[in-house]
Amino acid sequence: MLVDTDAAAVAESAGQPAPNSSADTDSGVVIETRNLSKIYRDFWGRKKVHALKSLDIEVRRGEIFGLLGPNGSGKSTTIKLILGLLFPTSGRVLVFDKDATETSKNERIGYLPEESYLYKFLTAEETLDFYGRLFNMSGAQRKKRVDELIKLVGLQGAKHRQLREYSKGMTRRVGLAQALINDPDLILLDEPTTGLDPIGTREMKDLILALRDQGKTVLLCSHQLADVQDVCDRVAILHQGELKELGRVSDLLKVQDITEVHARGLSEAAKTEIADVIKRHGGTVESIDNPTTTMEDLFLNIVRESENRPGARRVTSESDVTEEAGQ
Ligand SMILES: Nc1ncnc2c1ncn2[C@@H]1O[C@H](COP(=O)(O)OP(=O)(O)OP(=O)(O)O)[C@@H](O)[C@H]1O
Repeated sequence: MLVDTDAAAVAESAGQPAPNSSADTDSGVVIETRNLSKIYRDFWGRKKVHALKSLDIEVRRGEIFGLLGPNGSGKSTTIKLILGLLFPTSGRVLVFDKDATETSKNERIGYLPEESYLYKFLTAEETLDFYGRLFNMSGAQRKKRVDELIKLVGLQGAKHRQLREYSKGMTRRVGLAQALINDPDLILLDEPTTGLDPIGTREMKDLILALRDQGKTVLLCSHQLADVQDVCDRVAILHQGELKELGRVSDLLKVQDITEVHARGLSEAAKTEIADVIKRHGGTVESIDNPTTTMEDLFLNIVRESENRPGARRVTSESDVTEEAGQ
């Protein structure tokens, strides 16, 4: 998958004006919910579910914002309110300083829903061409944009196959390409990494980060907390329709009373000395150990290595690790 960082060129081919920060709100706030509540009612108008309760959040231009919460906590309801697909019971949603119910603002929004609504009998190329038509793009603009997006999501080899033959991961990629067809300033992604293998997940995350580098604003919902931690600048955590936490990921995850020091090339004697210094200053040594990598990095390194050097790979046995640790 290639990540295209030339936002102006992409915008031009999408038939949109090049991204221009001055076109956004002066405050830099792209989405604002004010005291937002949603009550679903049944056919008789009786109150059924209080899905969202007085939600106040701001999503700022150029950030990746994560909306988290267990099933039924109100994430999809929030996205639908942002898109203007639902009306609030009380409170407001402003998007680009306009009321979310003003549908004209949706021209600047790309949306990847949790479930794919793509036509199974169209190819990837035909699908993207179809969505380009909905945005009134000319034939030449559509051709250029479709080629770019297919390359961007890494589907060049499968662009002539019908979507019914696609794997879950490939369908997710077409979904993302479709969400980007109009070169949107704001991208809403509902479970973007669902169904993707670790390589596809890494590529999706790199793509989301590249969108931010282009100055786009991304709001994503996900239950994949490791992915959220990797890409999001700020998160809001909902529970039963209420905002329970809001802040920068780096701040929220910081463990305040533990000090971390990373050093390379220390001898055993030096480590003992450091432990002594910590004790002398009244601290407690929790651990002096080698840091671990992530399962994602381990997996990706092994797959890349085996792509570069096909054939049998010597498996690191548990006894090797024990030996190295001197046990
Ligand atoms: N159309 C509807 N009519 C009635 N209740 C609804 C409707 N849509 C959602 N709800 C209820 O509103 C609450 C919030 O649902 P919502 O889909 O926003 O949650 P979510 O956080 O997106 O969940 P998930 O993680 O499962 O996608 C749930 O209790 C759900 O049952």
